[in-house]
Amino acid sequence: MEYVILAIAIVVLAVATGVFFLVRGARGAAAPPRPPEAPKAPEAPRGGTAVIEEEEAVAPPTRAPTPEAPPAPPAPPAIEIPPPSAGRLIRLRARLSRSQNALGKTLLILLSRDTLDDDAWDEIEDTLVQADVGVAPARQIVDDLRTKVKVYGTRTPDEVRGLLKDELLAQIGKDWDRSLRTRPHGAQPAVMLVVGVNGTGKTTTCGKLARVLVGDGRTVLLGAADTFRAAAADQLQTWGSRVGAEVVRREEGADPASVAFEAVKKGIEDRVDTVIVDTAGRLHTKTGLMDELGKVKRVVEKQAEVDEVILVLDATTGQNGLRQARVFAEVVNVTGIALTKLDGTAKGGIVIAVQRELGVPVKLVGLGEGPDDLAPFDPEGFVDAILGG
Ligand SMILES: Nc1nc2c(ncn2[C@@H]2O[C@H](COP(=O)(O)OP(=O)(O)OP(=O)(O)O)[C@@H](O)[C@H]2O)c(=O)[nH]1
Repeated sequence: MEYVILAIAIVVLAVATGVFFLVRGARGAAAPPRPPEAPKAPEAPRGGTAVIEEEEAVAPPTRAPTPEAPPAPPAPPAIEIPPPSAGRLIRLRARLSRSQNALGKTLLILLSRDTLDDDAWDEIEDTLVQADVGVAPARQIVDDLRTKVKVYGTRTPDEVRGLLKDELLAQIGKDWDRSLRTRPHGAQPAVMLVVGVNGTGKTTTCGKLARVLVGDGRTVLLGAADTFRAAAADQLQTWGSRVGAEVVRREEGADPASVAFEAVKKGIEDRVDTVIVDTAGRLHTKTGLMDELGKVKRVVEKQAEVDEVILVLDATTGQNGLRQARVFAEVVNVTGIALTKLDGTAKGGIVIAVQRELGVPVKLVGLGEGPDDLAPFDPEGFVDAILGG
């Protein structure tokens, strides 16, 4: 009996011991020893998003703070490829028609009258003079038309249009060489000086001209020799950077001749096709202008021939513009005229007057403020736009 009691006691003790260890083991698996306390996460910056804060809280203690990525460099401006110059006047014809239509219509109506008496011819002459054709050319046109009308006798609308077209073309001149010399010769670039009074659209024309040439496949360098106005150089820089043409410029007030010299020198070194030099056009005194432009030209000619001197004239300024043109022509040997703002005037007759005045052809016409609103001048397209045909 004693053995039985002892055996039961041993079994009870064994069971109790087993239960004790079992319970302890289960507790240990549920709660492992605590790891050493992690250092406090750095405070999130003010305004940081919740996502950033959460990420920082779970970050391993040894992780170094991520350095801020440097800002990406600004993307270089895309280089534009302007359209070629061929056919531009035709494309911009609507602008010309809009501004010059009144002239063409009035002349056609007057010439189509049943009877063309002296009063009618006077009216035709007045219309031409008002369109800035100039007094002498207007008289010449009327005299020629009078003779032809007498010879023809009858006048159908087509005949009238044909007569007027022939006469205007004869006055504008179909045989002038209106091409621009922009091709390099030998190891030298073609050099163009752009001259004219400030405000006529000179700097804009340099920029547009660079686009015309780039559109025609040439490489161009611009010289900002209008150092009188810092904004002119900035303007030129903007035009140049759009088509990938480098600009040589100096500080405001620098010697224009030295800027022109540097521009041509760089043009030779870089082997560009054409260097376009924008010049200052202050007309305070003729001597001052002569000194400045004369010096620019002389200095450029130490390195390269000047192929073109383009005079920029604002078509809306009429007789005043012609007076300015005369002064420039006396100072430099102008080889071509760029007539700007023809889109803003009904006085297209200035083409005839200015060519007659200077004995130099209009080579370019400005027909708007858009970057590609400069066109090589084409007499036939111009007259067709005037007459609406
Ligand atoms: N409507 C029209 N505006 C033009 C034309 N050509 C130039 N302009 C405008 O005429 C204004 C004067 O042009 P600029 O090129 O700054 O004149 P600028 O002669 O160079 O004057 P400076 O820079 O002071 O020498 C600008 O607002 C041009 O956009 C054109 O053919 N048609």
